[in-house]
Amino acid sequence: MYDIPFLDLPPLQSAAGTVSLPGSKSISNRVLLLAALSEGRTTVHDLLDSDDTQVMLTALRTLGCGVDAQADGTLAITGLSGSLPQRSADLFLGNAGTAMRPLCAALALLATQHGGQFDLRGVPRMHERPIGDLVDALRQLGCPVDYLGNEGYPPLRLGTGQTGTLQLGQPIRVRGDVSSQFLTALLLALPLVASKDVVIDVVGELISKPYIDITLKLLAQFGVAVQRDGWQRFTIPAGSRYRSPGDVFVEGDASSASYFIGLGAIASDTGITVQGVGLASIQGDIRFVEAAQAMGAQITGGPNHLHIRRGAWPLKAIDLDCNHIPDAAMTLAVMALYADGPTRLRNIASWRVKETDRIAAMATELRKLGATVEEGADFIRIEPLAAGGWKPASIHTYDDHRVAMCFSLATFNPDRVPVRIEDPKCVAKTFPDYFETLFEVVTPVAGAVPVICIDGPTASGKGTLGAAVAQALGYHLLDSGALYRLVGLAAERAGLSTASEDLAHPEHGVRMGALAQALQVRFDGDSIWLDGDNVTDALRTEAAGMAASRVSAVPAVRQALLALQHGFARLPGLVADGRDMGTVIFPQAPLKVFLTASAEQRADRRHKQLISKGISATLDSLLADLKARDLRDSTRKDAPLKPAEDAKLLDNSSLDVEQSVAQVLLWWQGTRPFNLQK
Ligand SMILES: Nc1ncnc2c1ncn2[C@@H]1O[C@H](COP(=O)(O)OP(=O)(O)O)[C@@H](O)[C@H]1O
Ligand SMILES: Nc1ccn([C@H]2C[C@H](O)[C@@H](COP(=O)(O)OP(=O)(O)O)O2)c(=O)n1
Repeated sequence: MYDIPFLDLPPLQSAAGTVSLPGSKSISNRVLLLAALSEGRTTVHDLLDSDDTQVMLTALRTLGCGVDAQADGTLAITGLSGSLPQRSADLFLGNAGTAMRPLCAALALLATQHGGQFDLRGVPRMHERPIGDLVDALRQLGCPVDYLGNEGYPPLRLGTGQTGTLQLGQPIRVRGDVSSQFLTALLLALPLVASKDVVIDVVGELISKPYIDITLKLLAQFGVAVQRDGWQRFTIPAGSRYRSPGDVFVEGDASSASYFIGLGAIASDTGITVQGVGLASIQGDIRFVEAAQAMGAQITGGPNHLHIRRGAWPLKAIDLDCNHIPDAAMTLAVMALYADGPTRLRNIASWRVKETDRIAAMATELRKLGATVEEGADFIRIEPLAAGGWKPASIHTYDDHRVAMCFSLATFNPDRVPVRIEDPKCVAKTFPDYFETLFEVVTPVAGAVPVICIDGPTASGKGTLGAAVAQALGYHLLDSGALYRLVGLAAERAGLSTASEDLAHPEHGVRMGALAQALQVRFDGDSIWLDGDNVTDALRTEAAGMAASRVSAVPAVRQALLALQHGFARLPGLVADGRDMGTVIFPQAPLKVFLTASAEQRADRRHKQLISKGISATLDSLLADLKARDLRDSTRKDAPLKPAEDAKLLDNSSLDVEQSVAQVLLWWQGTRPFNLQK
């Protein structure tokens, strides 16, 4: 997951490969609640690990449920079997509608039946998401529910601590035209108290019917067969009881599949395979497949996979009632930019009460890209963007995972402009590794992966600065000096001399080049492995630095390490530190920094650094070594240490690390084309 303020996506050109989807959020949270309410122990396979499932699990633990993570990655839930071991609790449910609504209904009924009191709250946005229709239904049932903030919205207090009588004789009326989650909540909760047949009547046209279908299918799996008359009346039979089915498998998230279906439709001639969800999925959003086909995608699939290829290009514009795929339909709004005419997505009023007002959010952000967009109470109309019309945009994501994910598809624009995704970690709600997964199956436009070069003499702080800048931007890091250090170490191990006079012999240089070419090295986080040995500490000694400086003057060694270094330039970007990053290895880099500090300062820093690691050293010998190294590195014939012509000079003698990092990030922002309007 990218836990950084923004993630810049370079322009992309094509996609191919296979992705595995995380578990469905809707199924995960329903299964967790059903397992918690059941008799017996349920083993849940392929559960989604995300913010929304975490808040549900925390709530269930607080309520006294057994929740045990198993060694095989499954989760064992020991159900409450209709009892209520904890009679009161204050539950924080984040921004998870799939936790707030069903827990509200279940706990209101249990609190009334057993005499309990529960407070439910969430993040500020959760307190703006309506819940009044569900509360009205619960009050009809005789459940005491109080609003602790604004009327009609969480936070809520359920129950009084006293038992009460439930009114189950009359049909319970609930509105179905704002959110289907209210009906789902009642359907999940009422089997707990169905001493007689309990009837639910839906008032208004029920939206998002496929989600009700998921609820009914999962209820059946847990032993409760609800009778359905059309989409207006649902009856929970007297004596219904939740029983664990033992093992439950959570399907991959069909809404998450939409980004990769869109990706295949836009950018894959060979195809994208999506694993974890198939054409017969119980999730309504699987019908996004039909919408994508209508736009021109070629899609085939089996029970547990989909395969998507680009068909029509440009995509075909559509005019679609999206009531059946409210969440996935946001992806269509970005695909519409690549269509052959205006696309209209209708019947999407529910977008306005989701994680954010999604109609307003999509319209605002699509306009930033240059699109002409019309929005209404329950529709959005998007005109395609022609080549020449795309603007580099910084996409605000409104703490809404779907906004962040769907706008990644704007990176295939013909104008080759990058797209900035603000607050990329909001994808943690349903797909924490979304961007990592995307990067595995896309190919950037040639030369588009951004590189920041940091060159300079020893102990100027390149490594420290480079690591901090890479961290801030979510970029990869190349410590090119480590490669030369590795060559020095490998030579020593192979019994090859690294003395300058030996290296000056052409045959010895060739041998050294061959050794560099055959280097068996693995970078694993902060650790570096050579031929299966962890050499991280051995590389950092002064002796290794000196040997590196000597072998680095051999042209065959530099040549051998060229391709290896270029290979580090991977999505989403690279920070490379060394001596010739800006001059030789990445001459096209948009930002090159040449970092210096006085020799005395640098010797002092290195001294402190070594002492802190328990390595003894004297300041005088360090200063002498450092000057010798500076001289050799900057006077050698091949790729000498010197600033690139377009490098920014940064003397950090009187700057601390944070100040240096801030300066480089400021320079970096200056090279980015984003219009930073909100
Ligand atoms: N701007 C700075 N001000 C003070 N100390 C710094 C600064 N940058 C780095 N250092 C310290 O100097 C030492 C050497 O830095 P390092 O990043 O290893 O240098 P290099 O990679 O250029 O050899 C480290 O202990 C680091 O914390
Ligand atoms: N891009 C590079 C990086 C390092 N070298 C050589 C020259 C340096 O003295 C050695 C060791 O580099 P390294 O960056 O690890 O050394 P410091 O951390 O700056 O002390 O390798 C190089 O020639 N080209």
